[in-house]
Amino acid sequence: MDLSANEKIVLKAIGDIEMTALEVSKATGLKAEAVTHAAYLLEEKGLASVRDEVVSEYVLTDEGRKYAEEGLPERIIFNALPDGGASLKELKSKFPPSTVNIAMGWLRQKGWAKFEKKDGDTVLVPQKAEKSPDEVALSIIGEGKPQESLPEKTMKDLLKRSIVTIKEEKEKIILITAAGAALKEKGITVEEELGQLTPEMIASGTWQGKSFRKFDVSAPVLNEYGGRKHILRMAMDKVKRTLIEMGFKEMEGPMVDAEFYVNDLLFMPQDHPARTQWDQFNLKKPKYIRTLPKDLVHRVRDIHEHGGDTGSLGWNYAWDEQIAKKLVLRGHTTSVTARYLAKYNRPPQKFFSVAPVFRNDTIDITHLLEFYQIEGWIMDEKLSMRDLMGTFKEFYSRFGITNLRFKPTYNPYTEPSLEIYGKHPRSGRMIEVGNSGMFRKEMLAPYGIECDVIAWGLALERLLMILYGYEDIRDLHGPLCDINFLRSVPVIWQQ
Ligand SMILES: N[C@@H](Cc1ccccc1)C(=O)O
Repeated sequence: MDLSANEKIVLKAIGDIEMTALEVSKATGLKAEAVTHAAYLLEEKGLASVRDEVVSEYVLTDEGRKYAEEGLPERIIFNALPDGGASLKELKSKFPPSTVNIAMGWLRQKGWAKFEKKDGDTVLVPQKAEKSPDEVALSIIGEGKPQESLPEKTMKDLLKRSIVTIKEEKEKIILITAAGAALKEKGITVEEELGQLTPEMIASGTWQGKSFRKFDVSAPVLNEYGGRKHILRMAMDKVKRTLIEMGFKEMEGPMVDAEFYVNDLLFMPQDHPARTQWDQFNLKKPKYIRTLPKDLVHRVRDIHEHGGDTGSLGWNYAWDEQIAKKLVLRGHTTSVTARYLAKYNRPPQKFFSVAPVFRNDTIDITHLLEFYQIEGWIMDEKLSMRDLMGTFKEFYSRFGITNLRFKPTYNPYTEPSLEIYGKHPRSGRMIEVGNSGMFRKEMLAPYGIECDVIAWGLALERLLMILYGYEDIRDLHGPLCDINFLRSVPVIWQQ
């Protein structure tokens, strides 16, 4: 029978007494995986049998490890008792209350101390305290000695005290068969097998006459995972490339920004519900931005208070610059748009960003406190809602999404406004993927912009959800992402 060197080594090591793969590994010096692999090959040939068994053993908890080193609390307190005893008060001044409290019950139960009442306090008088069974058990487990002799009652107490837990592990149990034993009886010689053929061996010819280890290329091996891009990052790259292909330029802006850019420039009144702590995250330190551009501040105040010279009535209240200076985690990247409009205020312009935004939302399958927004805007002499819808159609079609729906909505800074919906492939539900509109004249006037600007904010995670059928945003973003999913997600887009 043709056996590999490892099979021979394992066969020589096993016998009538069951051995675990780990024990065989220790006895032979082979790695545990190599032992298991060889044992299965022997099993196929009828020379050995392999079965799984759950083996349980006691292990120390963190607390147990501490006690194994320093002694049980009752031992620590006992050792500290002078012959004449010590009062609880004294003990509590020397030891952490938890140590004293735990020790009390056990000192009494083990009979290591007598409790006497004296002057309204309890005095602990030491008695005899030989090494108790739980202390013996603790050192046996701590030193990794065989556990067969551990008494059941003691272990129950230690489990109850959370000093030990039971660890269960699957083990491979390997046993020789009659055929295996017969073969072993005849004698097995393990010749040296070479694992590698080197250039030197070929050059010198020393490979001749040597035997080489056979490789089973279909044998299961451990998976090795290298670093790779997160699915969100891959999707972000693809979105950026798509928008660049569509003629947009990328904008960049701060994640922490003044409310002026996040809200005021967007014609959001200062008492708007979205501007409360229930929706946005305020910064504690620093609380305010140092300066705002004076001319813009002046014009925004005018617009908010009475509409400036736009013909609008404005919001009709006293605008407060201090509120506008408050720093927040941006709730949308329209703050970046607000910054860019100041500089790029003559048509034509096309800009985008794909960046994180933060909202004090309630977390559920479609909401997180943080997500990536695909922001964009187009400025031109004459634009309409058709241009807006056409842009979405074009953008999403590049991802194979063609079943978009639009719904009128309201934003303080756009009129008309549109919500965009896409169909979730699994649930069939239409889920909102973004919000958009044409910027109002009240928003554009402070910049001196007189032409049209269409703009939008889309959610990157929602795009992925309808693209691939993910049902929970937490599968894609954040600490609940399954590491195995992240490792195995196909590379979606080549660079
Ligand atoms: N800021 C909006 C999206 C939007 C951007 C620009 C115009 C209109 C809407 C949001 O976060 O939902």
